Amino acid sequence: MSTPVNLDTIRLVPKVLLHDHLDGGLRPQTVIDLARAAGYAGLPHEDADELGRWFAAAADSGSLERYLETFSHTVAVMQTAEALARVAAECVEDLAADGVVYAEIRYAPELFQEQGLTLDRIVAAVQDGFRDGERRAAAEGKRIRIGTLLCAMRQNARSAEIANLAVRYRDSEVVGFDIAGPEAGFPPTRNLDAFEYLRQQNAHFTIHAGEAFGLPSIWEAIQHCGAERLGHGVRIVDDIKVDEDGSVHLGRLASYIRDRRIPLEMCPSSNLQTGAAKSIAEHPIGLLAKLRFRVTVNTDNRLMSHCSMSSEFAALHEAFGYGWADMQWFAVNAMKSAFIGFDERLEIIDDVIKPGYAALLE
Ligand SMILES: O=c1[nH]cnc2c1ncn2[C@H]1C[C@H](O)[C@@H](CO)O1
Ligand SMILES: [Zn+2]
Repeated sequence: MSTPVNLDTIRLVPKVLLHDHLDGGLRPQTVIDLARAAGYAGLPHEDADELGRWFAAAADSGSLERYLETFSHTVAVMQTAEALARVAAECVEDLAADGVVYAEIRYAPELFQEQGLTLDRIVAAVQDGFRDGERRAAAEGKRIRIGTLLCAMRQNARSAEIANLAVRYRDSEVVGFDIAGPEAGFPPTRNLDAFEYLRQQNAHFTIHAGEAFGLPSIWEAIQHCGAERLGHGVRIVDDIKVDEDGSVHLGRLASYIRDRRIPLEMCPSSNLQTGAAKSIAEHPIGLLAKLRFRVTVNTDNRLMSHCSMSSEFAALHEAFGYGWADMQWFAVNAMKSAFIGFDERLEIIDDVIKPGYAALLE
């Protein structure tokens, strides 16, 4: 008899996460503890359950700009090395408990300098926290590896500096770079010098594109900036036409992205909140997966979007009927698209992912 697909069983299979923001994944109780320690009086609630609900409701705003406003609270309580290390370690524990075996976690170091931390101190504190979290997970019998992506914020002008930081820490598990923040009005081409530098250094980067803004943003990210992956990329459906008889026509950009196997870091729940999709059932992930784009499933912000990798898959199972074979396909897609070395990716696919699904697929 096949194992039923539900939240509890999904939590047990190996999952791979490429798009998750450190400052979007704090435990509500940790936000409260850190706010007290920092003397931050701006939280809307002092009770963890109420605060968790507040984040999800406030982020459920219909616009990326308003979604991003909720980060002022998490960023405010992450201004010391101790706070950053705690948040990083707990992030790893939470992902491991959810059955994630490999994750790339991203954050913008430039946001954590309000009390004078240097960029190097920030990166060192977060890396210490991640290693600590990996050890704690291992002590619980859970194997998980974390790679870090450093983000520069679109609205600031520090991308060259942050790209340089990412390259300097590439041998300490910083595996890549990203551009985040409000999309409209801040095209990725404002950061061309950073992308050029990264390419010269043989370094990896992804770009948030095609979330709040459409095809021009995706086109710039891929063809001007040279992004290897797309953060979200949902609006690529604007370049796909499905006729009434079901025949499908891809435009040149959509064809290019599918032909080149460019990974799409899709985050369904987050997209509902920012207005990039109306419902999970209508989310472009269904069409894109059917057309065999290199689709991956991600959380974006577990606190604001009130989700986990398992809850995202449970919602997709409900909407599209995805089963274990589909989940393995998503996990392998994500692992193929990770920014660590080919041999390391292959090892996780062969030694962790495939054995994890084998019994379910018999
Ligand atoms: O989905 C997103 N789009 C653009 N920017 C985002 C998204 N989620 C989080 N961010 C921003 C807010 C964080 O402070 C920053 C770095 O993690 O990235
Ligand atoms: Zn994001």
